[in-house]
Amino acid sequence: MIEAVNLTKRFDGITAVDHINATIREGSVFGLIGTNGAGKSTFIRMVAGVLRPDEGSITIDGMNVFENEEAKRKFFYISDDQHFFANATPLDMMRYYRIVYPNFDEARFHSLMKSFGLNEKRKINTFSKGMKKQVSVICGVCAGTEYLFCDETFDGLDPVMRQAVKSIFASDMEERNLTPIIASHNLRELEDICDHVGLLHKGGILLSKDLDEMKMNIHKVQCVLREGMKPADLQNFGLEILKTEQRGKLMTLTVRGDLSHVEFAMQKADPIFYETIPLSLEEIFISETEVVGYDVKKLIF
Ligand SMILES: Nc1ncnc2c1ncn2[C@@H]1O[C@H](COP(=O)(O)OP(=O)(O)OP(=O)(O)O)[C@@H](O)[C@H]1O
Repeated sequence: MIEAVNLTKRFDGITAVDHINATIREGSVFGLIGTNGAGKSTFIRMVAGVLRPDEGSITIDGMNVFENEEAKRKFFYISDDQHFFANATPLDMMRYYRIVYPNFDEARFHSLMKSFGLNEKRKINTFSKGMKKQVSVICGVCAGTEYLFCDETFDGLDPVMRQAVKSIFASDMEERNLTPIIASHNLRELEDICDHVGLLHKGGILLSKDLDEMKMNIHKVQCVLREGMKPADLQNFGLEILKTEQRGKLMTLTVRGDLSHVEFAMQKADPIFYETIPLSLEEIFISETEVVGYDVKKLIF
């Protein structure tokens, strides 16, 4: 488990990360989203022990990370601006990581390099941006660590590669309980892979929730109400309405509550027509953050 308590980092008067409290459980995918400059990289760099927090603490499985080799062997960090040794080939990097990470899976490294069509003997500085990302991801998953920190890792990967990387993560999660932590400014990118999402804004966590919990507790209802009935009347049947949109007679309501509760209330209201539709992660975030007074569209899209 990774635990941040009051984690804070300042740079020359800028509070990049502001008293963050977060818990990241093993075996799930934690997505960290937020606009440019929200503090995602600074947070991950503290989790990875690259930066020392100014206040608060960050622990991995109970161990402080900064200058702690034992804690650092528990994760692989793919930074936004990836570092490779000068003139190194993927094979050189693999030989280095094999020493650092005792569980490094060399056979898998060769096999993945081949299936990604990458030449392991070519200098990495001659690779494209996306190819460099692929090398980092391959080294990251082969390192055999419990945690994998990815800072904008999907950026620069083409759609086929993104899918390939997502499925590798999924199989590693199933087979060896890998915990990926993925920072991105793109909510859509994380939708199909994350179990838990933390929304970072101006250095603080605005919202941190399990996706399943979010999805089960919020729904969209499209309906045509009977003559004379208004959406507000539905509240008398126990419906908690977060948002109402109307096009002609068709209403689209965003409502809170579990599905059976919503269905029960709608049946009691007896509209001419209704159907419940699941919300996308984007729509859920818009609704959840509007409730706490933010216009999330300005924050992440
Ligand atoms: N080394 C540094 N020195 C000074 N300021 C810094 C440093 N690193 C980050 N910052 C500042 O901290 C804030 C958060 O930056 P950070 O890189 O963590 O954001 P981010 O959410 O990862 O953004 P992006 O999506 O653009 O990568 C920004 O205001 C940035 O200018």
